[in-house]
Amino acid sequence: VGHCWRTIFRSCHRFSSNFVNCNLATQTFTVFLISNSIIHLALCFGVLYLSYVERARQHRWRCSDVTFHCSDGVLRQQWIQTIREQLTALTSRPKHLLVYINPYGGKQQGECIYEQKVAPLFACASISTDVIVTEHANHARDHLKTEAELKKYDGVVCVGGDGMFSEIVHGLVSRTQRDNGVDQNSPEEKLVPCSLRIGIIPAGSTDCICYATVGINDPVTSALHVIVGDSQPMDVCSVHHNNTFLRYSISLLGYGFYGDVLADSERKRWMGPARYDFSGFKTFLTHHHYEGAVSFLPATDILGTPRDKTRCRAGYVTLPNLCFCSIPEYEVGWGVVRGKFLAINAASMSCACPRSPMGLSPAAHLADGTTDLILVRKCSRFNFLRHLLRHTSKDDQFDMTFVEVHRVRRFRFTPRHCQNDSELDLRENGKQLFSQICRDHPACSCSPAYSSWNCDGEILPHAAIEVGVHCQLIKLFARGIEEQPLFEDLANPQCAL
Ligand SMILES: Nc1ncnc2c1ncn2[C@@H]1O[C@H](COP(=O)(O)OP(=O)(O)OP(=O)(O)O)[C@@H](O)[C@H]1O
Ligand SMILES: CCCCCCCCCCCCC/C=C/[C@@H](O)[C@H](CO)NC(=O)CCCCC
Ligand SMILES: [Ca+2]
Repeated sequence: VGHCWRTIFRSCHRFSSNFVNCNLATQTFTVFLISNSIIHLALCFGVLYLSYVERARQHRWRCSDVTFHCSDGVLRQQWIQTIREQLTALTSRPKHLLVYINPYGGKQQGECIYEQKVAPLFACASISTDVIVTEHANHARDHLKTEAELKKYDGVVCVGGDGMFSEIVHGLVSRTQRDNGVDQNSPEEKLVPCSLRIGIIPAGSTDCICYATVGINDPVTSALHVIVGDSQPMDVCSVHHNNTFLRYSISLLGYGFYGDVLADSERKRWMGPARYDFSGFKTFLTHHHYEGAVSFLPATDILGTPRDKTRCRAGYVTLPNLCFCSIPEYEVGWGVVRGKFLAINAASMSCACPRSPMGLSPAAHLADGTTDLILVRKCSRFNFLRHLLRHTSKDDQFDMTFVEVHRVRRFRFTPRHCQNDSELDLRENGKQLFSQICRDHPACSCSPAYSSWNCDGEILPHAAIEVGVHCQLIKLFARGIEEQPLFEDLANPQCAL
């Protein structure tokens, strides 16, 4: 038992090894240890075939096979029976999944990725699926909200990017609230957590939710996390304007820089994932700032700050009842910051992705009921570039005089030219007016009055918003980023799943 499952698999290719000679209790215990990594078991002409999960480099998981031979029929039956019993006891594993594929996400490879890499693994693990290839935007959201027979399933899987995941979250959260009589339009309402877990097979442009919960955007790895039945709770922010629900956010709410990048990049979807690099560079050159007031309720009763050197890793747990999930009746303790901002970002999780491997807020937690509010005040282009480049390195992006960061439970933003009901008209007129002025004075450095909010890659229609964090509202088929073992250590006992 002092070996890990991988070593046992390797050393037990014949049942006559020392391991098989030890008593049945020890065998059972060892099979218990290794069973979580087994995804398939087959017996053919006395030969036992096992498929199991193996760790590889950079948080990747892979499926491997091993064959056992045993001439002793009684011993063979004991093995098979024990493994089957252990697999049956793993009740967290899904048996029936609802799968949505976005054929147009990222490089438009969603269907191909699912058919070639994921479906064979689900079949191998005896998971049955109902697959829907979406026909239009919000198809998955609306199907989940109104039609899907959710009782039939143990989870929902989406094949796509952050936008597709966001559709699934909106569908599931809205359905759960409706089924429980909760009004989403009230910012004070405590939302009911969703019972179905969500799996993400990455096939998008940023894949930040997948990257920050698994450590890599790799379809096979994500499929294996679904198969072994992992569970990772996650916070969800609700966004309201004038007591009207707008959207949920799981990763980034960004006004100013990230809002402008998104608004520009949406017109260039034909460029695929490269649209973000193009629009990012263009937006950096325009260097617009936006005036307004940010008020926020700091999270005072927590361990940790956004400037910590520690990272959110697998196994980090916050009890949901320690989080204040609904708005307090009185607003003692709110802070306010007024000024001109290049960017206002709220990162409810690290937002790590291939473009920014540490993320916008490297120390943010997935499920602690808080969001990291990052305020980047107006500064020179050179300083802003220094700040942005730190998103791509290990240097502290908050260690700059024009950047401040607060870990908060709620916040509000009010643009300087306060909005009213005709805000949208004003914004449109304002944009036209400013673009006219800027065309007339190409050298002028004026900024438009409003930016847009980038809400997980979707543009919000209002600039004035109110945001609250709902602790652990959803669960993913993931386990958080695991500490990276050295490759040569992968066969050690702590590497057992
Ligand atoms: N069949 C479809 N046709 C057109 N749009 C769709 C379809 N299905 C889903 N969508 C929409 O496509 C948008 C983008 O999808 P997705 O998130 O999968 O890819 P992405 O934007 O390239 O990646 P990322 O969000 O990671 O940057 C989503 O907002 C989703 O609502
Ligand atoms: C001038 C050089 C600047 C270099 C700076 C690079 C910094 C990259 C940080 C990327 C952070 C992504 C946060 C995730 C946001 C997602 O919810 C969203 C939907 O997928 N993606 C974007 O909005 C896409 C946002 C892409 C922005 C580039
Ligand atoms: Ca969080």
